[in-house]
Amino acid sequence: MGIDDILLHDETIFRNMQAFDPDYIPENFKYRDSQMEALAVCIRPALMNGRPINAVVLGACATGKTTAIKKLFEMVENSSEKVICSYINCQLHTTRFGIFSQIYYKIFGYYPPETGVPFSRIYHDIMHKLSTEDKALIVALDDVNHLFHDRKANRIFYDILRAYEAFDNVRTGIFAVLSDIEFRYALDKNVDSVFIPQEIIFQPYSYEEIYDILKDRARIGFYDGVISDELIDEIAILAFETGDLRYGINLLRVCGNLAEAEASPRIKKSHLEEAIKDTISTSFNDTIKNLSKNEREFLKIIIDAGSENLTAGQAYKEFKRRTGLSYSSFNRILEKLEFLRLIDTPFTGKGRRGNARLIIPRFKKELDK
Ligand SMILES: Nc1ncnc2c1ncn2[C@@H]1O[C@H](COP(=O)(O)OP(=O)(O)OP(=O)(O)O)[C@@H](O)[C@H]1O
Repeated sequence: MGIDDILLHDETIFRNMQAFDPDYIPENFKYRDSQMEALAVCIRPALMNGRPINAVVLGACATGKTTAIKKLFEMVENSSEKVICSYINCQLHTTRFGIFSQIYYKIFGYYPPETGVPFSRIYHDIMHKLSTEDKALIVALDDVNHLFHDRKANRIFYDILRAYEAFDNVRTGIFAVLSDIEFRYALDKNVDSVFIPQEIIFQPYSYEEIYDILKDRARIGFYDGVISDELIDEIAILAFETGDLRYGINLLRVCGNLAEAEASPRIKKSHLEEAIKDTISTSFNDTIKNLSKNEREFLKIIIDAGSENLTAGQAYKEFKRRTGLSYSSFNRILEKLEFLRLIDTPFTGKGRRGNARLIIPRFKKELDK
């Protein structure tokens, strides 16, 4: 089959390609009723002229936290004008200005100018509007751990939650979303008593739940008969073993693309085998290939540590010995590798000021030997 055929072949096995997109919101959202109810309980007072209840939303990656919040926010906004719900991804918006710009956009429908207007003006406009129109504000800060550097989180939490001191009747709340239990302790250290939250836990899905969710997604995304239950079962096992439902959804999409590129009306076992190779290794290898010499040296230090997990302090000592570089270079690399999801750096709660961090690889150490 030539390239023309691949590009122009107009038969498709996808009923709805978007069903596999990362931001797709499934209509059928099962197994999260109790968490949705707990979130609704937190929002309820705001609908009745009270203050919303603050919450920490805690659960591993791909356990449905973002989806639950987005669905609930949509329901609230469809049923009441009294509450403004602002969802913010703190991996993308990491500054005080960036976060309040998002809130501003939600309230006014356009962004504040990026220069020439002081932060206090933007803040005032937001709170003044809420106060005069008697609307409550709930801000969901997803992946809030990205605000933990320089005590930024405390400042932002304070700005949002203490607004009522300067503006009459302003009623505000925060849903802080975290995907790692380690960050739960870090949150307390980073945000003082201004934030006393309810905890809402999203437990990992069982194998059966993952299978059911993937089967449902395949039904929406593919035409009938394109993928067999046996293949969905294999994908569900892989997703369950890695603890990552998102990996399972990705595999469905990649398998579909491979089958389609071959003009095969069905997904075969060979497509899944190829998809598994592609989905893990190409992304990993590409990332590694693009790292600088010093960034690779950093990863080698982690690999050389064998089964022991390093603290950031130990890693820095070794990094300095090998490269002669400063702590700030070390720290920049650490942040970059974390951003690329090659490492996790949970706080241990130990060390001076309780902010010692561990460096935990997210890749298998043998992989790179
Ligand atoms: N109960 C469910 N039913 C259907 N799809 C689900 C369910 N839970 C999660 N998903 C799907 O899994 C993917 C990840 O979900 P989501 O982004 O809500 O998880 P998360 O907990 O916010 O993850 P992260 O912490 O990595 O941001 C999405 O594609 C979502 O549609």
